Amino acid sequence: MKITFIGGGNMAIAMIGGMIRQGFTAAQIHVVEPDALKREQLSADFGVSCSDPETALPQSEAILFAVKPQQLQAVAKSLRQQINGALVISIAAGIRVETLSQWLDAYPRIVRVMPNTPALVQEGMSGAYATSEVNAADRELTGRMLAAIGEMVWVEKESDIDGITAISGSGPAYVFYFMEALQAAARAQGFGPEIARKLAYQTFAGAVKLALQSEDDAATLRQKVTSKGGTTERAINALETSQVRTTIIAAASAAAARSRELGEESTRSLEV
Ligand SMILES: NC(=O)C1=CN([C@@H]2O[C@H](COP(=O)(O)OP(=O)(O)OC[C@H]3O[C@@H](n4cnc5c(N)ncnc54)[C@H](O)[C@@H]3O)[C@@H](O)[C@H]2O)C=CC1
Ligand SMILES: O=C(O)[C@@H]1CCC=N1
Repeated sequence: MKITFIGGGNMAIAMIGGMIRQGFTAAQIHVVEPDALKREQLSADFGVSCSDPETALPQSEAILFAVKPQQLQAVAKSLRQQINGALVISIAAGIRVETLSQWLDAYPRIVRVMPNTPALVQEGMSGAYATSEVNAADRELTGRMLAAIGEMVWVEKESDIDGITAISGSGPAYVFYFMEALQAAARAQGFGPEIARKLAYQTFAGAVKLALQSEDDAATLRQKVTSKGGTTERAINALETSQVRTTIIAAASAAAARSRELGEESTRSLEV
């Protein structure tokens, strides 16, 4: 079995790294990437074969598009003669199956996936959508690949992928943002960078591990930290006063809206 990645950037690296750690062999993965330095790095890190976009694609069971949404139309059109019956998987934010299908001359076997970068350490969260034209074997291949890099869910409605993009696709960035803020808070308390990092990172790791292993939901776990009249209560009150919870919900909503907008922008090219 061979999977060819079109684009060897951040998300492809995370997926390939996770797949290799989970038992996919380097011989099963090929990457098409125009940047020679990235090609060298991918071969050195994971042993996978790489080629530039001018070279013909190897025969593959699956072709996974991992280029920017704005690049996908040109890249897909340039490769449409070389799909050769492979399952096409796209991870491009916003781009709808129907749009990509048209760029590939009405190609039917397409799965739209939204992964995230913790795939690199096999802790990814992916959502996948397939039309009824995608058969059980293609779903099985997609599921096997995504299960190798973390958890995955299938969604029935393609529009749910915009929501998944807003929560788990972009979500690691929200978490890193909070980690940056907690480190900055530690620095503000007078700790040096190393201790500030350790305090923030281990607090996240510990809280997440506890939440995953606990019967309690997150709100209950939070209440267990929060003593009446104590320190946490003061901090949570400050977060609520600043509407941090509402802001996080609004931020995710903005991300989902951007995903839908990327979809709309790409369909305009079909109208001309
Ligand atoms: N970074 C993330 O956390 C996530 C990204 N995505 C999606 O993954 C896709 C890639 O995103 P990133 O990896 O972050 O971007 P990136 O910019 O790191 O990677 C894109 C790669 O495509 C390459 N490329 C450009 N033209 C090409 C061509 N003609 N043929 C082959 N490769 C070409 C670029 O050199 C670059 O290495 C996007 O569509 C994005 O929406 C989806 C989920 C999460
Ligand atoms: O920011 C983006 O558009 C991509 C999609 C989800 C994460 N990164």
